This record gives sequence, C-alpha cells and structure tokens, in this order.
Amino acid sequence: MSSWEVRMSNSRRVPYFYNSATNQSSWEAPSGLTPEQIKDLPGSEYLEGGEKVAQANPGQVRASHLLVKHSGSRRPSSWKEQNITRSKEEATAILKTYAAEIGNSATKFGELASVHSDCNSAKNKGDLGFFGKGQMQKPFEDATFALGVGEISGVVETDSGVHLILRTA
Ligand SMILES: O=C(O)CN(Cc1ccccc1)C(=O)c1nc(-c2ccccc2)[nH]c1C(=O)O
Repeated sequence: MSSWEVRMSNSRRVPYFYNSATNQSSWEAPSGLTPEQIKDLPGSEYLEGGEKVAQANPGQVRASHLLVKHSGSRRPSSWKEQNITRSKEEATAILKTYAAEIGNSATKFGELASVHSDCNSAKNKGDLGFFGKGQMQKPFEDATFALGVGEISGVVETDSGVHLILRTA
C-alpha cells in the first residue's frame, strides 16, 4: 500500500502529493502511480477541483527565476523599467543582495521574484513551468539541470541578463 496522499498547499491553493512514509512532497503525481491509483488516494477529492496537477515528462525540469537586466541585455527593457541602463556589474551586485535575502527559502524567492524580476514570469512568482533540454538559453539550461530540486543557483549570466534560479521539480 503506497503511503501517498493528496494535500492542498496553503501558499498556492494547489493540490500536491505527500508521502507520509518518506515525508516526500511533490507538485506532480508520483510517476509510479496509474491514474486509477491516483483517484483512489486519500485526499484525491482535492484533484477534482479542476486544478491541473503539473506532470513532469521524463527529462523535464521545472524552475523559477529572478532576472535582473542591464544595459548589455539583448532587450534592456521590462515590465518594470522602460529603458534599463544599469551596468552588468551593478545588476550582479543587486542580484547578490536578493540572494542574501532569499537564503534557501522558496517562499522568499517567489516574493522577491514577483517584485524585482525583469522577466514577465514575475507575475507568476518567477515560475517558468516545465522545460526540457534545448528550450532555454544554454547557460540557463545547464545551471538549472545542475541543481537539485529545491536548490537555488548562484548568479547565472545569459543574453537576457543575470539570473537566480530555483529548481522546483
Ligand atoms: O532576450 C531577448 O531578446 C528578450 N527576452 C526574451 C523574452 C522576451 C519576452 C518573453 C520571453 C523571453 C528577454 O529579455 C527575456 N528573457 C527571459 C528569460 C530568460 C531566461 C529564462 C527565462 C526567461 N525573460 C525575458 C523577458 O523580457 O521577460
């Protein structure tokens, strides 16, 4: 008998899977369970709420990021600032102050990304959803795939600017 159950997360009002034997939790359904088995889990009524339970395809990861653009960004403009003139060095220093405030808190990460990220994903606490190899700029992809789930990167540079990345699945 698997010890999996479905719970509703308070912060995001989204159902998640919790294993009471291993104390694991996961946004997406454990890969070993069939749809029928999922429907029989304790708490499966949370899934009926129509909330799409995120499913990871094999080889995919999920991440959130906090982007600080600078004058050398390919598009030095964002929802926050029409014309971004800060230097790459300034952007990096700013990002490091955010990293210090975030520590290893996923909650703080989402809060700061919502306010400070120059990416449109700021509207979703920095969440980019699932992606596989070949979809993101290479430095971003390499950094994300090198992280464990729940880990936060150091400063990552792409053509878009400088990033902090939190891998979430
Ligand atoms: O690089 C460019 O020429 C313009 N971009 C690319 C872009 C622009 C709009 C939406 C998505 C991506 C960005 O600067 C950008 N890159 C990102 C990005 C980069 C790496 C991972 C995820 C997002 N977000 C943005 C954004 O404005 O919102």
